[in-house]
Amino acid sequence: MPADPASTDSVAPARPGSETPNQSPAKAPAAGARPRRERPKLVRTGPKTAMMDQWWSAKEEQPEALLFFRMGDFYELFGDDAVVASRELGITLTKRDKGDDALPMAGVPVRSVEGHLLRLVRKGIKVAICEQLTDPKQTKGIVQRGIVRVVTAGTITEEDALDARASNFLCAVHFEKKGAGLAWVDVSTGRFHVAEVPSAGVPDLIAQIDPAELLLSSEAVDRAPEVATELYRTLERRVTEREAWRFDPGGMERVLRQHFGVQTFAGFGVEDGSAIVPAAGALLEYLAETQKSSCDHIRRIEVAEPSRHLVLDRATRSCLELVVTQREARREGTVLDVLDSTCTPMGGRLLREWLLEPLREVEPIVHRQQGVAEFVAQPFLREDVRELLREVRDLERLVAKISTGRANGRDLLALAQSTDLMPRLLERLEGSYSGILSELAAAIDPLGDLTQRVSQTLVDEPPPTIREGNLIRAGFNGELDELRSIAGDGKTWMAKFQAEESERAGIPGLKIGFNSVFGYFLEVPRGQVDKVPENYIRKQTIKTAERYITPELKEFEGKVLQAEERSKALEYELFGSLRDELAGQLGRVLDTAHAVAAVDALASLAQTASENRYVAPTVDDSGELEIVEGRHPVIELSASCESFVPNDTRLDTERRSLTILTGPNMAGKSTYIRQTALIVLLAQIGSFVPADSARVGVVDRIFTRVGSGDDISRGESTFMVEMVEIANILNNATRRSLVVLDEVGRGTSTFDGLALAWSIVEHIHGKIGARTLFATHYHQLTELAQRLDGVANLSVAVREWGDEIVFLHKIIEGGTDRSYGIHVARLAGVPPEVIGRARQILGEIEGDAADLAPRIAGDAAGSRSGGASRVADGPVQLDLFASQPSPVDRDLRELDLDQLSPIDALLKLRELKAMIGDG
Ligand SMILES: Nc1ncnc2c1ncn2[C@@H]1O[C@H](COP(=O)(O)OP(=O)(O)OP(=O)(O)O)[C@@H](O)[C@H]1O
Repeated sequence: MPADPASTDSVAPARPGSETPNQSPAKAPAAGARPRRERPKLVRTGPKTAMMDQWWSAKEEQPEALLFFRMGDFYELFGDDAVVASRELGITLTKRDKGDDALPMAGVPVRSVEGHLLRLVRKGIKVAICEQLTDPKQTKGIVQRGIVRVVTAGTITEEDALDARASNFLCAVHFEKKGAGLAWVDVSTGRFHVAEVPSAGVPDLIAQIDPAELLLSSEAVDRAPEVATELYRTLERRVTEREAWRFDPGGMERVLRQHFGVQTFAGFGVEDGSAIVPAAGALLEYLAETQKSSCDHIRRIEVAEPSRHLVLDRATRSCLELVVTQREARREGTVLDVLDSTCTPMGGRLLREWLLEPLREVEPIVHRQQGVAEFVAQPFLREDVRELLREVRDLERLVAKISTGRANGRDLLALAQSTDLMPRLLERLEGSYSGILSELAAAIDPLGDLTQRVSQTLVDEPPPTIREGNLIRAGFNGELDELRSIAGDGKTWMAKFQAEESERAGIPGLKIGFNSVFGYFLEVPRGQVDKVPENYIRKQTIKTAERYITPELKEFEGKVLQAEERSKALEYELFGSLRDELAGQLGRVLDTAHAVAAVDALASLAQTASENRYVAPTVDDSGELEIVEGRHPVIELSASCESFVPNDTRLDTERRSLTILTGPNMAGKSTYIRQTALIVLLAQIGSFVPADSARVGVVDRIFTRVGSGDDISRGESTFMVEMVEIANILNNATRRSLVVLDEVGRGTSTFDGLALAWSIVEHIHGKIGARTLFATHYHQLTELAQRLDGVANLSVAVREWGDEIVFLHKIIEGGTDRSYGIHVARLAGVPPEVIGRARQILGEIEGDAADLAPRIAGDAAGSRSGGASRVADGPVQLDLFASQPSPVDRDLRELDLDQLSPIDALLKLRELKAMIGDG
């Protein structure tokens, strides 16, 4: 580590009794608890030195952040910060100084800081970057330092830390009586969205946005207790709590007006006084506070209309494994993984967005689908377009870099190389017949002026730095050419001077060299120093030679160095004005980038459709869902599936709204119901679907409750989670929804589970009317089909060979009257004696349970005639073994009290007590 001018300082900012600010990322409070984080109190302790004064000042500015304090090639952390960093990053903790002043210290090299930042912010830990603001070489005394940026999960822009194919959203929510305002931005691209929704709709929208960081006012828990608590619970460390005044409507309105330079937000489609305004303002304020640089790339407000999108709650997204797998949280094996063959990062991000926000209205769905259809029908057009797109760089993130002043020559060149492709892309799209492709073509700007401006200005291979020259093309600027020629001529002059001096003095080994201490010098080998002319001034002795300067050499050196310095400065200036000029045109680039992303996403859907034999579904407003030979898009491609068995689905709000699917474990029930949900979802993003044909009457929400989601990590019982999700479905599903339920009630006792499942089916059928697939082990539920109109039974075909069963994965009409759990247990290797005993027990209890369904059904029918559709409160026996009378019961029943003497009665009582193990 290079020595800082003050590196000899010894300091000990130990904070006895003080809080440890950095170890307190937002924690999920217990349900109902009011989350609170105290602002850490700092007490300056330890020796006072200039450098530690700087450290303390920076720390006081950002007490909640880990302070990365720049010292040469390292960021150093001190005190508690060092302890936290060492624990979280696994870096070595050392000590600065000894004895009482010993101070924990840890450091990370500047060149590998990105990975460390990402690891910290993902854990909800903020990092403040404190840079050296003056050049240590040119500074007498201590270098100046200051915080240049605060990095959080939602504001990180380091390229290596971000997934190129996913947006990284920072989100803010503001609750008011009338509803909630949300604003979310991807700082790396500048896309800024807002929405206003009823408070209860916030969790679903947040699940859709999936923010890396959420800003919540400290008052949120008072204003919307349930929703805010739910947000703290689900987002945990991603929540950053902010003081309530930072969401003050008046102040935030001013912030917004100032940023967007408008008097009213009506032009953006946001009403003045809307709950959106405080949320959006708070978001911009947070950016200003953390970024400390221009946020000019945020130029537009995009108003999201959740009501125009199909709602997917957190559980549904997770069950359907849309963008991450449930078990390993990976992208491989997800629907997105199958669907995404986009060529640009922007296209990848947009496709992901489409998948998480399917549409709800027929017209825009069909509009998109027509674009996919055109690319499917025209494979050559598709390939030509995709070939061009493969060369297009991430225009959105380049734009953000340019407008925030972070772009270098390579970035500008990447921009120009991408914009250079636009005329050719336009040419390809020119004759498009679908509405959407024609519109997108119209939105693409050829941007020829920008391409030309950059390529005329910059060299073909600019360096990564912008202050060291070699950026600007020769011939672009007369003054620069002149300065360069002086510097270049200087080199020729020196070569000539070296030859002349060597000859004049008769020293063949004379050479010109350069060092940073005294600049250019003449070096004479030790053996020839006696020939050195009188005008040489000796500067340095080294082992093999002596070094000299001459007035003539120094005079020329001045000119050359000056020209070099001046030319570097001029290049920097010219580069800066190019960057500013481009920054003024970035709106055009962004519009084009959005259109290019959409073309890419449509072509990608077409590519997947062609490769995997998808068809265009008919999408309409009917209440029908008819899929012929549907397939699961992911499982059909998985290596473990030898040949996928396609299956039909038929649901219809009027005549067949609910289907009960029974069948053994492992038969393919979950696969079938998920595939149905996915086909609907794909149809509603405008995609083709994996089936021979499909007709999809649009749905407003898809609800799934599939399998026992593993929420143990969140400290809740699986059954509780299941019931919370069921409650959500029963409270929010409508007649237009699609409900997909698997094994509801599995997490509790058999009869509890069966009773709940039965009652849930009745409720969905009688009160909601949503198209529903209900997969279950409780074959007793098949009874419902006989009793309720519009309920049908399906089962998964199984072939039995003696004791063996073969799964055919074929869904057939009709229910099954038995389950195969014991067979599956045998297949799984459960020991034969356990299997044998289980068979015996099953034989004994099956008889007792046989009349269960008619009993529940009978009772339910009775209660229905009374108006309600529910399971009996009364006589249904809830314990599986209770129907077997106990020996005590039996003895008591057989006792004839008339024949019993008092002494016999006492003896019998003793006997009965002994039977129950008492006395
Ligand atoms: N239609 C199909 N064609 C081919 N293989 C299938 C099909 N459906 C399912 N499978 C295979 O069978 C396996 C089990 O399927 P799935 O998990 O859907 O069964 P399940 O009936 O829901 O079982 P459980 O009740 O135990 O959860 C899957 O992993 C898949 O490999």
